[in-house]
Amino acid sequence: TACSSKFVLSQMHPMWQGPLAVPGGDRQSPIDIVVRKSIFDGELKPLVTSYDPRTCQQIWNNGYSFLVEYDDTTDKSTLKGGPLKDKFRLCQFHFHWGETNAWGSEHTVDRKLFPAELHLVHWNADKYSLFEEAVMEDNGLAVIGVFLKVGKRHEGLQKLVDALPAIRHKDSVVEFNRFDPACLLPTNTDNYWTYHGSLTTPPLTESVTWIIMKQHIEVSHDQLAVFRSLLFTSAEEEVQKSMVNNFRVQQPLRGRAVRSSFI
Ligand SMILES: NS(=O)(=O)c1c(F)c(F)c(-n2cc(CC3CCCCC3)nn2)c(F)c1F
Ligand SMILES: [Zn+2]
Repeated sequence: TACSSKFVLSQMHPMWQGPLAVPGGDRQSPIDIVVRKSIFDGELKPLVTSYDPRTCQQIWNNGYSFLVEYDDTTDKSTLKGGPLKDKFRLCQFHFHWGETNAWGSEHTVDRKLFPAELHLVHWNADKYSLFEEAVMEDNGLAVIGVFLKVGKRHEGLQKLVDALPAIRHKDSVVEFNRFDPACLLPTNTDNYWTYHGSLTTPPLTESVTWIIMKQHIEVSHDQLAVFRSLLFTSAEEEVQKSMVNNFRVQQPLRGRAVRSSFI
């Protein structure tokens, strides 16, 4: 056909008002990880994270999720190793969750749904000079995904939970410092799956090396309930909509390989 890149009508979650047709579209996220089809790759190294809590700047409600943003103008908070060849800088982390504990994660493992999923977003500082630039490039981003399960209270998460009432509405921001995102990683970060995909929110660009942790973390029912007290809507809007089910529908694998760092 005349057009140079395939366009595919990706079935969008009603809330993502982003572009319906995504250029290319053969490496979209999220996906279901079929464990028995994942391929062990002995070349995959352990992840090396080095986060400086002092680079934590603010927490804000962007109308899709709440983002904890880090100062990414230096190499103070970085990710390397794993499947990555370059050094990536942490720019933000955020979560996706459901209206009940029965669902909420974006990725699934053999179709198993988790109540929520944490994403730590990093960009390739060896190749690009800004996050906004890296978002558009095929090896621009690396996102660590961690599944959340309901169980015992997560002490490290509580500081974050306590800040949420101050950012109930869309576009609200509060200063937030000295938060170490390493406390949200599972004890074992050597076991993960990795595949090439996309952002799961607009602009949905196919620039992400996904690193999905096999081991989940536990948070309490009450901590997760506070996530659901956030709103999609800004203070001015008449009808307030609670921020729940902020996950994208799963996308076709299109022949991609999912590699595992463990047998
Ligand atoms: N679920 S995900 O795939 O881990 C995920 C991500 F990887 C992201 F990068 C973002 N993201 C979106 C913007 C706006 C930028 C505004 C300027 C242009 C680029 C996007 N900032 N960070 C995001 F919101 C998200 F949910
Ligand atoms: Zn996300």
